[in-house]
Amino acid sequence: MKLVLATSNKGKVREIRELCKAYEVVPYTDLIEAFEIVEDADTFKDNALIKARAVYEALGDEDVVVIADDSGISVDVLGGAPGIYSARYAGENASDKENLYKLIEDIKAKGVTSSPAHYTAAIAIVTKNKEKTVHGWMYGTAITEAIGDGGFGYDPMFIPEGFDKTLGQLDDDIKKELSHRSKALRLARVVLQTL
Ligand SMILES: O=c1[nH]c(=O)c2ncn([C@@H]3O[C@H](COP(=O)(O)OP(=O)(O)OP(=O)(O)O)[C@@H](O)[C@H]3O)c2[nH]1
Ligand SMILES: [Mg+2]
Repeated sequence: MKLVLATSNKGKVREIRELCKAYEVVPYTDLIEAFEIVEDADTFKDNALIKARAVYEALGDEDVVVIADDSGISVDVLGGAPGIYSARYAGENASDKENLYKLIEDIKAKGVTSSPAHYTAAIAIVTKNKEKTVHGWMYGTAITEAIGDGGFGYDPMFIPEGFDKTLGQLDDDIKKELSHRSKALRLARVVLQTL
């Protein structure tokens, strides 16, 4: 089965391909031109549905299976920010690096050098007659330093529970095993088997 990914984030495409090896995983931008999707819902779940539905409609092929991922990091000392705003924390077209350094500065401004934090991933699956969503979470600590260059986004400042290194330093296989995205995709694979 072919899965079309409703994302323009290369880090997500890489990880989802690794985690769904039984499927042919194709970013929608390989099939049609990229277009802007306004993610204006107030939950990860609803934003994932917005992206998956938009790409399903745009493809115009009723037999296609579309998957979208909406995800982000929530930091306790910041009251759960940036959460659903993680991609645009430092501004509308901010880079991963700009978002990362803003988060570090905002945690420092609270007078601490670390805080409990977690990642959330919502995955939406949209087909001709079904819409399903699943979630996954990864808990750990956000620190006020960026260490390592593995993963993407905020990974260099996130230490998963049970480890003493950031996701930027740890082997890709560790993130593959315990990430929010891998947990959500494990459930998504169960849903895919029922299609
Ligand atoms: O270090 C990270 N490791 C992760 O595993 C991870 N998962 C999500 N994020 C961050 O959360 C936002 C997602 O926003 P998002 O879901 O809107 O995606 P996006 O806008 O990048 O692409 P798209 O899928 O919407 O096209 C982005 O800032 C990501 O950097 C992560 N950061
Ligand atoms: Mg986005």
